[in-house]
Amino acid sequence: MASGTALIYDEEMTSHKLLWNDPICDIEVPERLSFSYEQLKCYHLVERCVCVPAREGSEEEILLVHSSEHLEVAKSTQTMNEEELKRVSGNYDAFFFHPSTYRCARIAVGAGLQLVDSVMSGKVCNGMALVRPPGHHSQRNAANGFCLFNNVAIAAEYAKRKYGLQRILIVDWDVHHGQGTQYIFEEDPSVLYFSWHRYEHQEFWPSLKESDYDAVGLGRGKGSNINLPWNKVGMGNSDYLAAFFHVLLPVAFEFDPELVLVSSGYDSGIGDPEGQMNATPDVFAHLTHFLMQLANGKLCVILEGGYHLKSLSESVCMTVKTLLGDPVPQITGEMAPCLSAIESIQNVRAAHKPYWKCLMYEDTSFLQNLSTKSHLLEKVNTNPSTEHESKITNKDEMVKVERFLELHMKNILFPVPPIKTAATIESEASAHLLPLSVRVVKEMDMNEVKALVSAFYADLVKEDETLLSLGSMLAVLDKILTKQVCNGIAESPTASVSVAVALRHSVRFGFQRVLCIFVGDMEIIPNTEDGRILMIHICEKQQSEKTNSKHYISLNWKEVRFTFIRSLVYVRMHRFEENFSSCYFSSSRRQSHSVKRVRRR
Ligand SMILES: O=C(NO)c1ccc(Cn2ccc3ccc(C(=O)NO)cc32)cc1
Ligand SMILES: [Zn+2]
Repeated sequence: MASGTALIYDEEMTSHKLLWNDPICDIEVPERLSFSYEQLKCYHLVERCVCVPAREGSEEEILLVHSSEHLEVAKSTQTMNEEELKRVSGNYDAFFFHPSTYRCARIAVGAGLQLVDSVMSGKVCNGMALVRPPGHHSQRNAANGFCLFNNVAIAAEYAKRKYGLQRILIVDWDVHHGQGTQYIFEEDPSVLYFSWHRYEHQEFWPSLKESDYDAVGLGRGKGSNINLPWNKVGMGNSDYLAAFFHVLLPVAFEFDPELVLVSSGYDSGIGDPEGQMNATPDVFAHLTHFLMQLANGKLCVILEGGYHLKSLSESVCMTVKTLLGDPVPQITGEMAPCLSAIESIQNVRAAHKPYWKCLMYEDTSFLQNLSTKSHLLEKVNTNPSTEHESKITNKDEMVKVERFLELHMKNILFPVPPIKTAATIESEASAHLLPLSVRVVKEMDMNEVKALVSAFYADLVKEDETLLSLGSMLAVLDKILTKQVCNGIAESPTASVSVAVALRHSVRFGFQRVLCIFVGDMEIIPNTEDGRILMIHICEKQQSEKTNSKHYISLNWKEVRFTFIRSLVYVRMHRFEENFSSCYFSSSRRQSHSVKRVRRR
């Protein structure tokens, strides 16, 4: 299994710049690259990466996607003066040439190909290329939207031919629709293209009908083009995560790509003047982490847009940090997507229902009900951070983004270590192996355990030797129940007994809702009847017949992949509708999971 993360950056790509006054193009500045690279150095991330040199993409490689006419026009600009450059630039929508543009664009292409080679050869597991000019708007025969050559499309075509790949996923999380990439692959079933983008019912640039959710691909490529339009600004972390859970990831796992490429634009992040969205840089750690679960981790991230230098560079760092294998930061703020996001998600799922099994049997009526009932799901700025975020996206508040990011990122990147985790370990000697934020707790003493068991858990604990393992579990659980830590880890040779005791102990202690996820076979299925426990049991064979409790779900391995996380998101979304006593999942042979609503009795 390959390991290591490639980082590809070449200062040469900062020489491309705007020579004249153009309010449309003046945001695409060289500092986008140098500022991001400096931030990576500042967080000591560059030194942890395998630095791979860029190279010029050859003309042949560029011709994999572009016409020779387009290549010739681009080549001819190298010797032009400013007036000629301005004239040629005027032939395109939102593009500018500089005498060094052609060379920079070839290096941007070559950087992407170097990244593909490093990953496909096993030299590294994944990587990121910091490039400009970007690529996802450029088309076979045209430059567009700051893009001259389509770096990601060329990388995909190159990977198909050089490595014989038959399934490549391109995820475009830039806030603009990569229409160039869509046009290039819309008839190609071997390349699955997913893009979300600010759309506002075709009001937002490039204002194309074919950017809407019903552009599903053409001919044999039907189903291989997924557009998720955002019809409102202000989309945040919960909207992006819901889009991954309910659209991209179920389809991506079904597609089972051999390589994943990301058109990684960060203008979908908070503070960006183009995107006007609210998602914080740490969400890109989660998005990256999810994509690392595909294609055996073979993931190539190639920069597209992103114009707020601080937001861009923090998001780049979050991406690289995750590629390196660092744990992802906890997502804070609201967990419910807004109504507009739910409607877009529902629309694109319906549009792709004919092409993907994971959508085919899904009973989405639940979502319809939810969207009619979603006054509860409106973006209610309850907690200050969201309130704060939504306020700072309007233009004259932009200065606050710096302050917000300073605070938000410092806490994320260097968390103040409150004692977050409790663990019981065999010997004090190995205590030093645990990270600082882990508190080692003494096992609960045997007399105390015996008293507890005989009083409340005698029916669960048959043999005396399980008492030992209960001691460590109860010691950790008590630290959590008394809020001294927020999570913990304990080992037990008799997991199902420990779980049964832990569940009853938690409920006895007054918890109203306990979610239990048990992996492996269970001798006894704990009682969940009182409605305060939701048990998700991941095991070899379904055991639903053993208990008809609606709070007990057994999932077998093959089902567990994506349904599982999606179900959890439904649970959390439901949490916001107070008139729920519980929600349960039905899983039948044919159906994947659908969530039904149970009204309070
Ligand atoms: O990032 C991108 N794609 O991924 C991207 C971003 C911007 C543009 C150029 N553009 C196209 C219409 C338009 C209107 C206003 C502005 C403006 O106000 N700029 O300050 C810019 C604009 C092209 C591509
Ligand atoms: Zn963009």
